[in-house]
Amino acid sequence: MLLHFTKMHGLGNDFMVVDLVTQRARIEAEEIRRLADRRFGIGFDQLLVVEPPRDPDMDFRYRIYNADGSEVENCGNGARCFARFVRDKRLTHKRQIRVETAGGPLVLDVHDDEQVSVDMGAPRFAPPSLPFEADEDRLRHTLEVDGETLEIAVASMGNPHAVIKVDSVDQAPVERLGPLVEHHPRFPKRVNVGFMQVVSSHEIRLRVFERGSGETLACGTGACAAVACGIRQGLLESPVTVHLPGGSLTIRWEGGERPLIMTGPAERVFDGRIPLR
Ligand SMILES: N[C@@H](CCC[C@H](N)C(=O)O)C(=O)O
Repeated sequence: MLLHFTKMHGLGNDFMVVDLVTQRARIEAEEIRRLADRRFGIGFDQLLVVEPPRDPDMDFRYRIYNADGSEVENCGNGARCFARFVRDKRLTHKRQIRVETAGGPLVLDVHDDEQVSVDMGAPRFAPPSLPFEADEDRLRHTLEVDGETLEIAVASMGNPHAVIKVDSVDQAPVERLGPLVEHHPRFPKRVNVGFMQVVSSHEIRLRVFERGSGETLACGTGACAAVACGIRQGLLESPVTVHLPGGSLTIRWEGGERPLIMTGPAERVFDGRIPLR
């Protein structure tokens, strides 16, 4: 069969987006890895799938798969592209769209200038919420990696994040430490690893080594996790501009159980059709 898809990106974090409301298909993990390949396939960091909701209070079910074929709980840049996609494809005319994800519900707001804000819910810091093996909830934990002791903060945005504060993201050992922290045995479901440079109380630079996809040009949930950890530690104040290699996001968080609000762009690149095996 020929599968219709749209290639999109949010600040260079790129996606294949598939409508399974009007098409029928089963896309297995091996097929996702083939499609994600940048030489033999379409090439993307995540596959985003639009499905009918299971909960009648929701507009859609939003499913997310990493380039390695694993299904994950949340994707922030993907959420903005999801909102743009369902409107462009006339699956809805709503400007406020409610979606269910494996990590919980999200509310997506499309603005007049086509920027999208996402209510990402409240961050969770308790180690079992990632999960992360630690005796207690702390602002910072130590992690032994390859003979080095790292200081990390942890947060769940539905999906798990470790945040490492660095002096400069340009010199940060993202390629070396990223995979080691991602697969560290204290993170039984693996983890996304953010390297955060604090520029001022309202501005950070961030690089993220994503679980299941490697370093990406931007990570929305990673930006939210870094800002949440920074505010919790008293290093940052809302709103925070997050500069990622692919561009910038604005993150607002008033603390506690209040939700993080992420605002940024969502771009369509092209539409295509590809045979499934
Ligand atoms: N690119 C993302 C996050 C995608 C999922 C992540 N790699 C995971 O495994 O949790 C974003 O923009 O949030």
